[in-house]
Amino acid sequence: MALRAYRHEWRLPFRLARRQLGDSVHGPPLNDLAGNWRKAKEFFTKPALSYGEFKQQCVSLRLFAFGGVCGACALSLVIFPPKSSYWVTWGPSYWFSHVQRCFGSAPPLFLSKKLETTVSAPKVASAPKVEQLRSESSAAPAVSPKAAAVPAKPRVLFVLGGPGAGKGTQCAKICEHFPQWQHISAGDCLRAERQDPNSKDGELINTCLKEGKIVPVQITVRLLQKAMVAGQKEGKTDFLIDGFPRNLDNVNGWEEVIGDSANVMGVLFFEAAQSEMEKRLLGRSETSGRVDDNLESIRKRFATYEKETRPIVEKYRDKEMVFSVDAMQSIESVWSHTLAKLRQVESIAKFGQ
Ligand SMILES: Nc1ncnc2c1ncn2[C@@H]1O[C@H](COP(=O)(O)OP(=O)(O)OP(=O)(O)O)[C@@H](O)[C@H]1O
Ligand SMILES: Nc1ccn([C@H]2C[C@H](O)[C@@H](COP(=O)(O)O)O2)c(=O)n1
Repeated sequence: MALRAYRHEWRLPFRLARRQLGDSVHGPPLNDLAGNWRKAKEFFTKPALSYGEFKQQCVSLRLFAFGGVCGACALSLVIFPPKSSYWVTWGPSYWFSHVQRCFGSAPPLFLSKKLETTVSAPKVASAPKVEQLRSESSAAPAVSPKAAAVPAKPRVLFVLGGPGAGKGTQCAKICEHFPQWQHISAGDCLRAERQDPNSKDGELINTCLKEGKIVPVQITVRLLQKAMVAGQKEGKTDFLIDGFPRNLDNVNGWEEVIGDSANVMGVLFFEAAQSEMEKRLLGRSETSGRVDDNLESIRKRFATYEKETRPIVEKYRDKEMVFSVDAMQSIESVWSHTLAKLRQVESIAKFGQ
């Protein structure tokens, strides 16, 4: 007896739902879709003769209206996915690759062996601004048929964060693991240029470095352009532009000189507390030989960073282009966060921003 009562317990929700219709209504139960569909159609085709009948038509119609609205919302999320990086990482299209990864059969997100000559010279040359990029180089690389499959535009990820946040350290790890990436540090380019006795900009760069000030973009962007061209000749397709853009002048200079000839995928942003960054830089000063790794210059660099660079990060954040990494942890832990963010960048690039 008790068992029989228990067996019927699952019907309780349906009984409760039906009670709301009032005892006078004897329509199809909620799980009778065909019956409800008939009643829902009657809403449009048959005038109700009683309040009870009208209520039943509404209830049946509501069932399909609810299903339709939910289905349309789900479909629109698939057809027009939100651009948010959270959606890309946690949305249903990513569930499949999560599961695939568990079985080790997912295709690698990044290339795992060294690229051969992969620059598509004809495509690169056809874009006017890339022509500018190429004009910096003397000899064009030989083009193999395979090269035609590679996207013409170099992909760029700006890398920002306070002085000593660990940008260079993590960029080096990315390049170590993924051979299509090249690390180009704006600061390194400027330091190398300063050493060149033939450079007319050496003195100006030197003063800016010591004072923690930002060098005029005309100088910096030319050096970045030159480094990218050299990287392309070696088959690099993806560039980590470290320490750039540092201010509005940098942003505008990039737009003018590089503009559409490169695909900027976002900003990889390393976040750390000033006290930690100061400690790291003072540690680095023992071996780096950098003129700006001393307490006075470090503090000036922090001030410049807060005043000029942070607002730039916020600008990119407003455009949902910032991939933040908590840089306060150990190098290895920061690396695992960096990898996760790179995957997001890659997914967003794949599904189109
Ligand atoms: N997560 C970390 N934990 C502890 N030390 C770190 C970490 N990451 C980097 N470092 C050390 O901190 C110092 C600064 O790192 P790095 O040169 O990568 O910083 P950066 O952001 O590129 O600095 P800058 O902007 O001045 O070029 C280095 O000595 C590096 O070994
Ligand atoms: N876009 C840039 C990048 C760097 N500099 C100058 C000023 C910085 O203090 C210095 C060192 O840079 P880091 O190696 O710490 O990234 O280089 C600049 O003027 N403009």
